[in-house]
Amino acid sequence: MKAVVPFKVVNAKSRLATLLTVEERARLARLMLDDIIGVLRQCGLNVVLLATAPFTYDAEVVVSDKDLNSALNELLKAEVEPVMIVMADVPLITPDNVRDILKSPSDLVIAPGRGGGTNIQYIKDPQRYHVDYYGASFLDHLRIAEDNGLTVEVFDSFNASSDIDEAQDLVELYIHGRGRAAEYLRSIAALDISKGRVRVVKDDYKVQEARVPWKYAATE
Ligand SMILES: Nc1nc2c(ncn2[C@@H]2O[C@H](COP(=O)(O)OP(=O)(O)OP(=O)(O)O)[C@@H](O)[C@H]2O)c(=O)[nH]1
Ligand SMILES: C[C@H](OP(=O)(O)O)C(=O)O
Repeated sequence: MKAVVPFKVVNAKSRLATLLTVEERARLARLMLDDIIGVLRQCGLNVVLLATAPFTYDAEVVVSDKDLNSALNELLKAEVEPVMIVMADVPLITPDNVRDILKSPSDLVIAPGRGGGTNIQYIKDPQRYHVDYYGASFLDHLRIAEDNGLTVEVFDSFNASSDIDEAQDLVELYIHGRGRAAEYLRSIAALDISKGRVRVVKDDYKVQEARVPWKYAATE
């Protein structure tokens, strides 16, 4: 079965520019992609990378300069088998999460992202569905499923809901990440617990630092 992973090749994760340089963002985006693809492959899925520009990667790469929704819907139109769409910024997902999603009897499984977004969709019949990302896409996807008479399971998971859009989201990756993206983040940034909400900061800050116990952070 196919797992489609959309990936913005140039200027990925631009909202992280409040904390990370363009090189750091590119590296983090690439490592999150690697971690996610590794998980999908462990579950036996055939990964298709839907890239915005030519990109060399050890997977099937489809390049489309169309916007995210048009590119994905064009791809879905050509599919008759079930498809999973996984965003490239959900680095905490585990093989167990993916296997649980695959077990669902529903026509559509949606893993919401925080703030109204959609992180993962498992679409049993792509001919009866289309995607509409951006804005409160979770609600839009529920509506599209309802309009098409599809049964829906909302996948309730901390890992699957933790997408990395803004600097504050990096806290989850820093604390809970087990893959290479988390390892990289912990090598370039620190966890500041000095006041209020825990934050990920770069080392030029004066911080009261918290460390992740090595056993919890161990990469798989
Ligand atoms: N194929 C394709 N993928 C996209 C496009 N825009 C974003 N993506 C990917 O879709 C997923 C969700 O997008 P965002 O969370 O907005 O990620 P982003 O565009 O890298 O982040 P920002 O620049 O901060 O908006 C990520 O996996 C992106 O790499 C697009 O126009 N085409
Ligand atoms: C693509 C978009 O991602 P976000 O920027 O909300 O994580 C969405 O989930 O609709």
